[in-house]
Amino acid sequence: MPNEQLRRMDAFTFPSYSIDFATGEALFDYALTGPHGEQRFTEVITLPLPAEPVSDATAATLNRVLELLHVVAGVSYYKAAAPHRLVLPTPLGAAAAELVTAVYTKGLAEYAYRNRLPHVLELRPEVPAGEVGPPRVYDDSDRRPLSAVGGGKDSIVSLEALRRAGFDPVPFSVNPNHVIIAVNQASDLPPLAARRRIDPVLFDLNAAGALNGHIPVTAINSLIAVATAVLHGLGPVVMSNERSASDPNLVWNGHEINHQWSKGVEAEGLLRAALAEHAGLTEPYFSLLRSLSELHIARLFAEIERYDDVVTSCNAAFKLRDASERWCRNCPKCRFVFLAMAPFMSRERITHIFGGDLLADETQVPGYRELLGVDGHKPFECVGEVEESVVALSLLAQQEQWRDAPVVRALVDALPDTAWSAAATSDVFTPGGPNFVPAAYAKALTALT
Ligand SMILES: CC(=O)N[C@H]1[C@@H](OP(=O)(O)OP(=O)(O)OC[C@H]2O[C@@H](n3ccc(=O)[nH]c3=O)[C@H](O)[C@@H]2O)O[C@H](CO)[C@@H](O)[C@@H]1O[C@H](C)C(=O)N[C@@H](C)C(=O)N[C@@H](CCC(=O)O)C(=O)O
Ligand SMILES: Nc1ncnc2c1ncn2[C@@H]1O[C@H](COP(=O)(O)OP(=O)(O)OP(=O)(O)O)[C@@H](O)[C@H]1O
Repeated sequence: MPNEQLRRMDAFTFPSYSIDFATGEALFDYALTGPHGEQRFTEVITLPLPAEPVSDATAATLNRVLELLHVVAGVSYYKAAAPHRLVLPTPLGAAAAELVTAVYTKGLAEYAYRNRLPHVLELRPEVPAGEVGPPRVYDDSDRRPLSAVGGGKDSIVSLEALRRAGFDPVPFSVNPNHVIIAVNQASDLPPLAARRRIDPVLFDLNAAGALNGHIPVTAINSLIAVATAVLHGLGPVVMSNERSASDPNLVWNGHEINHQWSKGVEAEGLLRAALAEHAGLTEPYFSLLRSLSELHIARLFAEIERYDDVVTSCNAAFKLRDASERWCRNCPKCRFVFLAMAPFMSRERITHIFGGDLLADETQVPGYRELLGVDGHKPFECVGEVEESVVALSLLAQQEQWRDAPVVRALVDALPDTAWSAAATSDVFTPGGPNFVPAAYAKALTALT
């Protein structure tokens, strides 16, 4: 479909979805429609099937979760044209409608900002009139948790915390690549996996110049995880989203632009409320690491050595095409995670984990200056706050093994005195901020320390 036609699309709709309980395959249909025709898409999500046949009650709860997933996963296709109308397929309650609105506005905020599409930030879905029948109540709170594994340090910390506190977690991933498979193997815990296939038509449209950009992928992965937990009679989905994920990168046209919006605490609360209202789940989903800074999580990670050969936080390793093998060692996330881990482990160990020493490489200095707030704004990546980077640097500057590393020296010289005094009074190692961790799980993190 030519690009001009795509740009004249005026509505995004959700024609149908279905699930085949013999295969676990769910089909989600979408359409961009306009005066000159429509562009259809189908996303395929294959859930792992349990050994036992699926009961009617489970199927009913699962269908409610899939109704939410159908609408949320539409963001990937909506963004090819950004029409002004978002026409939902079925009536929704207030909490579910609020989640959908936020996913398409706040979740697409970086995309709207980069493409200069302010109307996306004001989008309001058209919700068909009608009552939503009450869901069956599914009390999952005391069942085994499903622990989402993304291959990086954060989900490893959660998995180990849950295991050591006796919660018997089930590792779960969407489209596990070789990194995630290796992390699961290192854990020695039998994992579950779901498959997600984005309609290849989207990639053709992208290649032809369709609108494109970042999407709130964690909201999609989270709902796939919840669907899997329901199907397998498991308990809450445990995420590893940290405190700083809630902080925006910048403000544009009066709206906060946050690359990590769907990892933030607002998204967590909206998802929990929508799942309770629409699917009757009493304890569907929470982030165990919510009250911790990235630096604090890095310190906890340093206590765990069994994943050193496999842990990979670099996003380049998770691209759908042309992925890097492990750490690319030249992106904001690699730089930040190296800086955050370095104070808590030997130089030899961290060099082994990353396959190189970033603080010995002076070409990294400009990137580190951004992380430290000396130049530009917080990069559009999953990196911690400027304050966390400054605290990490101040810890390195006090250590013999690091203080003469070329990058450490250059950065120490670049920082103003005020930054050091802020670092000295920082609360980055004090858990804080709102969280949804259930009381029974609150002790899990202490199992690591
Ligand atoms: C791996 C990665 O960082 N990808 C981002 C990158 O996309 P790229 O084209 O370089 O590679 P692919 O990920 O293979 O994507 C190919 C195209 O497919 C589109 N797409 C992908 C997944 C999806 O669910 N829907 C899609 O439409 C994508 O837009 C590409 O056109 O740049 C993109 C544009 O900025 C990003 O959107 C890609 O991000 C992925 C969706 C992704 O999985 N990223 C996570 C590693 C990530 O950024 N996580 C955030 C949390 C964000 C959140 O709110 O959930 C984080 O960790 O901070
Ligand atoms: N493929 C995936 N399947 C399931 N959950 C995922 C997947 N990728 C990421 N997640 C989850 O999404 C959340 C955010 O991912 P993120 O990449 O920030 O975390 P991570 O991989 O655990 O750690 P790091 O921040 O070090 O990369 C985490 O809870 C993570 O477990």
